[in-house]
Amino acid sequence: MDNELDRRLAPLRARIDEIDAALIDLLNQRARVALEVGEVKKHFDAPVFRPERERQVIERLQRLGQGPLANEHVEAIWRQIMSASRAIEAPQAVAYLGPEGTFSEQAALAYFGDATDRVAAPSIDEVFRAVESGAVDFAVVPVENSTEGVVSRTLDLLLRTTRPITGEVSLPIHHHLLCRDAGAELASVARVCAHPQALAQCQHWLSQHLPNAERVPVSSNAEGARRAAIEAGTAAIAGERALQRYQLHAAARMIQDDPHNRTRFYVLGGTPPLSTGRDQTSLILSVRHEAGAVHRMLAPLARHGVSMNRFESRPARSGEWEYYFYVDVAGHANDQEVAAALADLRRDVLFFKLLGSYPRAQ
Ligand SMILES: O=C(O)C(=O)C[C@]1(C(=O)O)C=C[C@@H](O)C=C1
Repeated sequence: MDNELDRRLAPLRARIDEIDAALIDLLNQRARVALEVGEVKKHFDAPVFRPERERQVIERLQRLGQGPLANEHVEAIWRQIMSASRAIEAPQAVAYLGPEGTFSEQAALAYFGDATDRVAAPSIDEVFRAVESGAVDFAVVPVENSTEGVVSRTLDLLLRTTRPITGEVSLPIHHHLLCRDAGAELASVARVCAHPQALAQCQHWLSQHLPNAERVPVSSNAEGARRAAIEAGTAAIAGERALQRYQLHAAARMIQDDPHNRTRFYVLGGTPPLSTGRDQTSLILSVRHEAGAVHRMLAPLARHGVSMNRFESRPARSGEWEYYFYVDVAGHANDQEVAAALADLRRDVLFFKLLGSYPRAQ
């Protein structure tokens, strides 16, 4: 049987080897061009990372592709290829909310690929500080989860940051129940360690399948995974990245109550990207606390036909009932109608901050 299998596989593998040889040659040709691009950019002091160009490259290839590679695989492959190009042009670093194995790290990987240095920071404040101080080139911060709502610390820090939002990542959040031993029975799980948000996102599953296990909130899912790796009877709730990092085994997969659970992240730092035709612009606004003010605040958007993708309010903490409004609109600040709407908005509101325009997450 094995001989027959080998006999059938051998010629197919020979073809794959041949194609790989051609690919490595082409990839190195591409990398040599990236080196030249790097030289030109250095001469003009131009940014290495150009997300709008990367979007163009990926979308063109998705149009050219005839399958069976799915669009998301084309994207993942070229994300890595261009990540390597960037590393060849000039090494870059990105800070994320650590420790290693968090969904923030997964988001940083998805956006920048493997070849960007990743720096784990202990808190969202430290992630912002790292990019503000220039210790890293970029930061990835969580903004909102489809089940749990906004990450208020991120919203508060966006108010003060001097760095632009230059990108967005929307990551499906798939939680697994992770244990130290392969084939562990659910009955052997005495406690489940995870970040309170992950415990909340899996509460129905836990009640159904582990009604007697203690639920232990910890500082991050990765911390839960670290404990599960060394403690008998302890399981963690975490994602694929933590599973790999802590060499755990999934006793159950996809245990989040909402199968469509996603978290959105912003990428901060770098140079504001140019318009791609599928962009989003993020703003913070504030108006006088009086009847009809919010309605009037948004009128310029309607007047110029700009649609709103998101609207969030946060207390201004001034002691009075004043609010900051976090607004995402469709389009780039340089697009004609958005530019006109922003000019009107800026004139009418008490406070206006343009956080950035960037390609929308796929
Ligand atoms: O076109 C550029 O500006 C490049 O640097 C090349 C390249 C690529 O590999 O295609 C690499 C990095 C940029 O973010 C965009 C594209």
